[in-house]
Amino acid sequence: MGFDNDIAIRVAGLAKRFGVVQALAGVDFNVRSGELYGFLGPNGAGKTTTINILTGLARADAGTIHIGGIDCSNNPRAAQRLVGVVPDESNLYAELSGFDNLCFCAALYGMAKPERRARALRLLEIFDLVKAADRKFGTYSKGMKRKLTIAAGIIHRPAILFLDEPTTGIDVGSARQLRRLIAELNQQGTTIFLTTHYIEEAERLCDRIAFITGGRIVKVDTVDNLLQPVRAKHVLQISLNSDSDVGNLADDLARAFPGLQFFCSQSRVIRVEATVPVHVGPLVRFLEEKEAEVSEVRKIRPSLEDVFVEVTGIGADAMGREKEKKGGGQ
Ligand SMILES: Nc1ncnc2c1ncn2[C@@H]1O[C@H](COP(=O)(O)OP(=O)(O)OP(=O)(O)O)[C@@H](O)[C@H]1O
Repeated sequence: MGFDNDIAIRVAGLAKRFGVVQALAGVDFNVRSGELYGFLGPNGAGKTTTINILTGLARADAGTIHIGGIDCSNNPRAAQRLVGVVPDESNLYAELSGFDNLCFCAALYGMAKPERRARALRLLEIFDLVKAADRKFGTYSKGMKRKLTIAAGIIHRPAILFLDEPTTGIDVGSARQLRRLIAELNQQGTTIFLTTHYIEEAERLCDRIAFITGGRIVKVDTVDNLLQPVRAKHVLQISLNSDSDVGNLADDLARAFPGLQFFCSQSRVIRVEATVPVHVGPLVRFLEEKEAEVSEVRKIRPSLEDVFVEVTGIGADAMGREKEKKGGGQ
């Protein structure tokens, strides 16, 4: 579905404060019609707050939102009719079956009875939930619950879908299946706004990604453009056998090979970065002269993770750890 100017979501100057916490500190972005747009950021970055405001669940202190060209402050209902929402925690009824939950949601959207049932059955098929159709939602696994919640979010065929952390807290297989379904929905024309803290997920799924941290967007671009600066880099990872002092070794290496950069992000591992191809032999010989035993040297293909860490200063491992504490993980 196309919108005026081909912009599905237009957000300007969005701000929100909770007591002393400035959850959003002036957020601006546009999502194009048909785009799969990702908000990538750590815990507390402001992702859910943004989705809640865009979907009418919370009020902004400042800023303007247009959805499908409709000003949400003038005509929130018309704007909300264009969207489907999949919250990070399901809003479906534990006591109702999967099928009844879908029919109930369809009724809320004003769909006629025969259409509700047909659409619910079709979605149960697409999401591979036919066998569980008559079971109570409360008995579903986490992955099944997430799938049914997404099915409920698209039951009325919205032009724009908001997905808050769609694969957090579910197993690897279900997460992969969901990503495929999300990509298919997008290919069929649904504009998708998705939040995630999984860098790889954003890289695989999104057309454009906004890095959000501390309530601000610090960078936004296509995956290709974001990767441009790191693609030119040559990166090696040198693993050592013994508990050598990698910090000192990295300093020694930096003095001996001034054209290269050395980092030690984990024990026993030295990362080498350069703008030209790196010759491994001299590095290994240098380390062995220092009595450090090299167990492996690997070429690393720089990824979006490197860009994210460089732009935000937030370690990719820290993103995962924070979320796992909350009960997530992939
Ligand atoms: N209802 C609320 N009351 C008080 N503070 C809140 C409330 N909702 C969010 N916050 C705070 O606003 C900031 C942004 O939170 P938000 O939930 O938007 O982050 P997030 O990026 O979605 O993180 P997460 O991945 O944990 O959901 C955080 O500091 C959070 O503690």
